[in-house]
Amino acid sequence: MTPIDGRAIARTLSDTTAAEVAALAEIGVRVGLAVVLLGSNPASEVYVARKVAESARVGIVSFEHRLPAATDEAALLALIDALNRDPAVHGILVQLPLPEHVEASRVLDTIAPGKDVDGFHPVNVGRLSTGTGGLVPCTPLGCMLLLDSVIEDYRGLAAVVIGKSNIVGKPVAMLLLERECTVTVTHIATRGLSEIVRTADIVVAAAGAPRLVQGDWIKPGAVVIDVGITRIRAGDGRTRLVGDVAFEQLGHARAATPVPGGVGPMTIACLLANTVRAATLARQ
Ligand SMILES: Nc1nc2c(c(=O)[nH]1)N[C@@H](CN(C=O)c1ccc(C(=O)N[C@@H](CCC(=O)O)C(=O)O)cc1)CN2
Repeated sequence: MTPIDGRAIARTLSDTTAAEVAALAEIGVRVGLAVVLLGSNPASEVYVARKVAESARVGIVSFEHRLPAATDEAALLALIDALNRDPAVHGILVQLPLPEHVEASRVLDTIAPGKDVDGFHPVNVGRLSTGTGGLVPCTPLGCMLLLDSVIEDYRGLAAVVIGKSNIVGKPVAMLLLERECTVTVTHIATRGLSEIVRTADIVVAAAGAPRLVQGDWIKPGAVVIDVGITRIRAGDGRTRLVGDVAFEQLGHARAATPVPGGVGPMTIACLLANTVRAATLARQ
């Protein structure tokens, strides 16, 4: 089995993004990304800090908006409205999850579709499902770039997606369908899940269920993408990250992503690539 190195592929993508940012700067466009964080969820703090640091590394200007957890929805919507109208901002990202008193769908629906670098706005969701362009959510886009590193011809391959979230499961299913895979979307309540997964040439596990997928669920020669990232407490009292797949049992697979170091790093690299794409589309 070949491990798919998400860190290396993300680095290559970010290098390409940096070159595109530099080319836009040559013609007077300074690519800008607004990053909005409500509250102090420790994981969100880490991801936002990495998004800001990676933006700087590729030359994207970031505008950080850190708001108290108690910020009311109206104030957040007013900020997004201002960012929608700000010509220096090409992409807007609202870090999820949001505190419970804020209706996430209302917030995401307020972001201008052309600046929606997370690809969560209904217009971009609709464009993805009709194959008519738009900005594609970062983690699903990252999954496809990882698959592209090992698969040339997708036509007719059986793909099984585990997980039906709006952020990963549904969009990745659309992207696989676009490549003419035969796609089955399953989830934690699917009956006979292991038998269905055993039919797959491509498995995308995005259920958020640590080590759900065992080695004997995987057909020999299949490619496995593990989107799950759960922090668990190990026997020694320390914490570690585990995926949805028992990676060490995948000797008979063709290729698979580890956790950490697989899909995760692609999410931020794709965010930066989407921001450049938004800046480019805004000029057309
Ligand atoms: N607005 C958004 N919110 C959230 C998204 C998103 O795409 N848009 N995704 C996740 C969190 N996320 C980015 O925001 C993210 C998750 C994981 C990683 C990553 O690189 N993981 C590493 C391990 C990192 C660690 O050590 O903790 C890996 O898998 O190797 C990057 C970004 C939810 N919110």
